[in-house]
Amino acid sequence: MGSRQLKNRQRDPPSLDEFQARKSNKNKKSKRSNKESTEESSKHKKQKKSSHKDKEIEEPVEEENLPEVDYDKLAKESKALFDDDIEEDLQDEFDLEQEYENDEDEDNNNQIQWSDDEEMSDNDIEKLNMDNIEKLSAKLDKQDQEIQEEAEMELQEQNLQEKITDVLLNDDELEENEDLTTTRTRMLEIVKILENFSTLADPTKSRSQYTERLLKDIVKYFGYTEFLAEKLFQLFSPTEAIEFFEANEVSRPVTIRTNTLKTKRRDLAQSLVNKGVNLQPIPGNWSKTGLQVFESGIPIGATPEYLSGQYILQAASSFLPCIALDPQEGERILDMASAPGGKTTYISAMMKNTGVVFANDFNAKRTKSLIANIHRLGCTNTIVCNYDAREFPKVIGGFDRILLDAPCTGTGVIGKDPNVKLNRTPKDFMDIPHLQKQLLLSAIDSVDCNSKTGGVIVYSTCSVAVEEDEAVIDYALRKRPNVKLVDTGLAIGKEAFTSYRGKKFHQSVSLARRYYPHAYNVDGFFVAKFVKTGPSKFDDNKSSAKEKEFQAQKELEAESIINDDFAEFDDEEDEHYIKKSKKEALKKKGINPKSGKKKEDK
Ligand SMILES: C[S@@+](CC[C@H](N)C(=O)[O-])C[C@H]1O[C@@H](n2cnc3c(N)ncnc32)[C@H](O)[C@@H]1O
Repeated sequence: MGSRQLKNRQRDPPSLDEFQARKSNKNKKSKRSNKESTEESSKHKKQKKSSHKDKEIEEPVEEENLPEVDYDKLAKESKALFDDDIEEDLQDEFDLEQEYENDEDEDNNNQIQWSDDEEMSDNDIEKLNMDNIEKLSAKLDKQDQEIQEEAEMELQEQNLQEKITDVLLNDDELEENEDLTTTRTRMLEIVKILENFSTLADPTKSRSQYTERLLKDIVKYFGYTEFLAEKLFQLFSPTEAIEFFEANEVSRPVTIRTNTLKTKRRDLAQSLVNKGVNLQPIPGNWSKTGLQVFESGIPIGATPEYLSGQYILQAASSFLPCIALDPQEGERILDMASAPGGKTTYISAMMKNTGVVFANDFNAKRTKSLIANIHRLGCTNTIVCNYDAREFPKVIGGFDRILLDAPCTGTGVIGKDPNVKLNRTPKDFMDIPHLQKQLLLSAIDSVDCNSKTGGVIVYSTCSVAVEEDEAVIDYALRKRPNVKLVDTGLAIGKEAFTSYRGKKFHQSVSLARRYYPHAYNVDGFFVAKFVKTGPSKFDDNKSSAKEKEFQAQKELEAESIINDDFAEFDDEEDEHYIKKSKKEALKKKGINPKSGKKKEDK
């Protein structure tokens, strides 16, 4: 209860009584009965005035020596003391006094309502003087505020509870054409709940119910297929997943790589700055050649420096596999899937145009831009070839180092190519890893394990899907025990997964590195580095790409897609599936799983 109510309760302050008593005496003394009505009117007005106004009139008057009073004049003067507003205020106050008179009993009964900790009788109230009114008023205001705050908190809790149940609306319960802000608010609300499930979740709802609603909202808000939204969501905590999806809505910064075959980074930066380009070294100090461009008044792909090959437009993430490959001068290197040549030209520059780089790509059209870049950047140690890379090592083997920057689904570069959100199908995530595995085995088989300087294979993708990353390198470790994973030597990056959704990978898979747009402001990327420790019978593999594909299909049938494609299953439940799929594979081949013999043998 506020001070306004308290003032209303304060009836007949002593000063007013006194004033009225004096005024009444004066009336008798004045014998001016014809002025009675004016007197009454004046009295009425004075009564309406608040106590401090009463005092104003009253103070100079000494009862003993009261002068004759002209009540008409007094009435006029006292009226003049109050402007219209004050009159109105007084009227309000008067009305409230009336209200108070009427409510007196009720209010007395309800006293406890406005003073919880301290009951106050009417007498107590009467004793209140002008000084303690303020104090009490402040105290009551404070209580009032506390009550309001409490009520507000209750309301908030209630709202939160409502929100918590609200967030689990079914599609048909959602408002038609719900705006994206509402969807986003709900997404963030669910993320909060999922991150703090035991305290925030509706106890009658399961985690999967919340996740299901969140995924539907992600699909709607960010525009992914349900399939891809779920696949990407599973990689992260709910909070990080939203950060990842958000980061994919934004382009990565424009970056260029200095071609050290032609210039130095500092010189290039100076000449571009002179042309009005705003730039700085790529943040993080992990690249000695990269520059990040903030703004440019000129087209950055058409400057004299660009045309003369002093730099190439290249995503920062694309530097990483070359740094991990660490090519040495004089080596023989294969870039298995190289078009349009961003990495080939970097490798060439790192080798200072010595040795030889075989720049291969299966797509003949793409080799045109590869050749153009090689020419523009002045790479003279490069040979372009156009094979299905699975043809290696039949075509040529014994390389010191091989880079396999594999064809992939592109889930790391959605910021650049939003089509990925809708175009990628579950089949892509089976077919592409299948190709990646074969390419990686070919790369391993084409490296010279006795290379004095190398014996290195770097595998990279611009995808964050585990099927294309950890599952592929784990497969290679199982198929080629003559390689091992080593540290990439990269200053940034997150450890790759050693287990994922119940599947276990080799412990050394953790040496590979993952990159995310939300974590490093670079494209989503994956880099793994192998060293070949010994020869294998496959090094002399003279099989063509087709023969290898045929062989791979046969192996898939025999081992079953599940077991072979996605790491090893290692618990009892999985064992059951392994046995079952092996039996099916044997049956397909006409072998009785129980006898281990072919049917026609019987
Ligand atoms: C990720 S891109 C390579 C980008 C390149 N490394 C660069 O930095 O500019 C993958 C390349 O693999 C090529 N490719 C796809 N299948 C291939 C195969 N079987 N053998 C060789 N190259 C293949 C594609 O044509 C594509 O140019």
